[in-house]
Amino acid sequence: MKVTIVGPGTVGMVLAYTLMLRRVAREIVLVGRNRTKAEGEALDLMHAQAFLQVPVRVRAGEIEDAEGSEVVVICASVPTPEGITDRNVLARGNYKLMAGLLPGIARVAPEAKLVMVSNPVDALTWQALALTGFPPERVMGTGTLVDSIRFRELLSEMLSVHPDDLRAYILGEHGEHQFPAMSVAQAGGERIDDTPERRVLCERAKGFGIEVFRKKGNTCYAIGLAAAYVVESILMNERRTMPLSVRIDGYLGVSGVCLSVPVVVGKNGVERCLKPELNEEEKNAFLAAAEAVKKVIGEIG
Ligand SMILES: NC(=O)c1ccc[n+]([C@@H]2O[C@H](COP(=O)([O-])OP(=O)(O)OC[C@H]3O[C@@H](n4cnc5c(N)ncnc54)[C@H](O)[C@@H]3O)[C@@H](O)[C@H]2O)c1
Repeated sequence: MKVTIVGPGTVGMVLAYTLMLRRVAREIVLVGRNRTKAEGEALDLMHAQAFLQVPVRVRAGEIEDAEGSEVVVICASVPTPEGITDRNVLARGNYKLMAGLLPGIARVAPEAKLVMVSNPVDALTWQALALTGFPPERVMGTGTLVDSIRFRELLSEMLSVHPDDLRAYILGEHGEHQFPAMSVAQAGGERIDDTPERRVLCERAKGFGIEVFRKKGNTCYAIGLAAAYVVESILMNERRTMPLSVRIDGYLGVSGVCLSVPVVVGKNGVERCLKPELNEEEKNAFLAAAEAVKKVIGEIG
């Protein structure tokens, strides 16, 4: 099972390390802009092999070395400006980057599942569909998975229930236009009511990405594990349900954009898009997210 990580920066390397420790991939290729640094990262991980029960081959490579990958994860990015408050400032630079990378990946790994992490992830996932020509089930962005995990972590403390047992999704845009689908949130079959206190948690969860970035200069652990969770569900055909950014084809009347909805992830990529019955307020929030992401797509495309 081969995975290529394009952009072995902070997020890409947490992902590589996680895949290695979780014995998910047998081969990991790191494709970076700086070949020497990618070689250093690969060597460092190879030196840890004696501690693993199942060795993993890690090496640096070029786009051509993505050949035969079951999954390609895109973490490459232009540098994030200090004091960033809006991920969309990366849109133009990262679109240019993707236009240089993705057609080559599609050529050498035409059967791969593509997982987009780079921001703004919804607009770039949409562009990735066009740049690769891959079918929509093989192109997905991590979207609001990380926001949902952050929300569940806060909710878990409030409800004293393990976060993995909370069926609570943040949907829409990975950014300002995300919203909690509280009308369908539940734990153990019991509804999690929408209360002002829980709304405060949603707002905190929404701001966490920027807050962590402001405090330490990057975010890497939660998103690295989130990306590994997606890759693992594909490689192991786990068919886990998670909110990911995918092409929306008519859900709530929306098309022509990628946004996060709950999807089932397995060996073919997105096996199924689920269609939760949202209330009016949530529907409107989804429509607003669609408009916001379409605007970004229009500006860069
Ligand atoms: N979707 C999410 O939830 C989420 C969360 C955190 C970060 N991100 C995004 O992930 C991206 C990476 O974040 P990071 O903190 O790892 O940044 P980083 O700057 O540490 O890493 C980016 C890497 O991309 C590499 N790169 C640049 N051009 C390249 C090219 N042409 N080919 C190959 N590699 C290239 C850089 O050399 C660098 O190693 C950013 O866009 C960030 O905003 C997304």
